[in-house]
Amino acid sequence: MTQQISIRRPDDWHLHLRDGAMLKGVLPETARHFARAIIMPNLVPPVVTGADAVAYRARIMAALPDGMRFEPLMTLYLTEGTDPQDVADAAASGLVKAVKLYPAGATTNSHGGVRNLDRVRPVLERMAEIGLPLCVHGEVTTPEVDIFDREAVFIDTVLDPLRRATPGLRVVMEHLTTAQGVAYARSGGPDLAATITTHHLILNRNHLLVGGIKPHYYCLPVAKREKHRLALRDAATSGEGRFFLGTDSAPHVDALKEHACGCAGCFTATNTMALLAHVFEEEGALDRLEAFTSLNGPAFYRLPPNETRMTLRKGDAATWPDKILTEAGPVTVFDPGFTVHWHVES
Ligand SMILES: NC(=O)N[C@@H](CC(=O)O)C(=O)O
Ligand SMILES: [Zn+2]
Ligand SMILES: [Zn+2]
Repeated sequence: MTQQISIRRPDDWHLHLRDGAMLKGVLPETARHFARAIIMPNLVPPVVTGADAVAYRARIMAALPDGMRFEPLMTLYLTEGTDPQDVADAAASGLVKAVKLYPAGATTNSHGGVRNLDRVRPVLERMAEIGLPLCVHGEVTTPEVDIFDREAVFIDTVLDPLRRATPGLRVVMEHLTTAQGVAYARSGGPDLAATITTHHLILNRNHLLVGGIKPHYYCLPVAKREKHRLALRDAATSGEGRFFLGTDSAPHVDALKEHACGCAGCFTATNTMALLAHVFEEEGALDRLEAFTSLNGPAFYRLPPNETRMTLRKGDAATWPDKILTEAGPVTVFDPGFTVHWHVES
């Protein structure tokens, strides 16, 4: 029996494209399937000002192969020196769609992030006024807090107080990894949403650690217990508008993943849509895939959904390259560890 579904073309609401040779190598992997993506600003140096975002957007468009269409939705990296007026101007021009909060030291290239939230209060208040979303990497960095508890502790000690102190601030909890994150997202009103990655619907911490450490499954926030993976599956396939896809596809060259101190990030741009069709079919929720990948995100970001469509077809075992060979070096494509039968029709 052939099975196929047609959905509006998807968007990726959390994506790392990097810069230079890496950007050139990975951009087609996203642009092949996704119409738009929220582009994370954690470059070295980070994308902090509106002018930085203008220049980065131009580099992305210059790296796009002829004949491919893709719209980068730019973000600014929040620092304790961010100027509220610069943020407001960048949003008013239509260029910038969100500001990203990295607690200092929480993840890749976050050392320039925020240490003291009081220092960014004027920016957050301005964002609440103009309705510009704050995308949050939700982990505390306190050394005493166990890495598997960092998201849950962040919600209680940072995110909830922050939201109470800034009424009207629109927040996206990025890359949820816990049942506590799912519950907190559900407790909010229309100003609270959350992205969920493809890999966190597939991995628990056993996949990362049992039978030998799997560096290509190491990402932040780190994969949690099975019960959390199941809570994420329930949320993603629920159809609830507050949950949408942010792949957090985060390329690092193999030499830095397969390393004594390996970088965090899973590269899923290439096969995300096939993997999601597999996951949603397993959950009996293929009819809700479109909400997760193509409808809920634009609704939260107050953008129209895409008019063009994508067909996914079930057939022979799907294949994809093991690695994307960029001029910066090879990048391993996420291997789910099971056979997938879904294909994106070209
Ligand atoms: N998710 C990751 O493991 N890594 C991301 C950063 C991030 O999204 O936290 C990266 O930029 O490499
Ligand atoms: Zn993050
Ligand atoms: Zn990310």
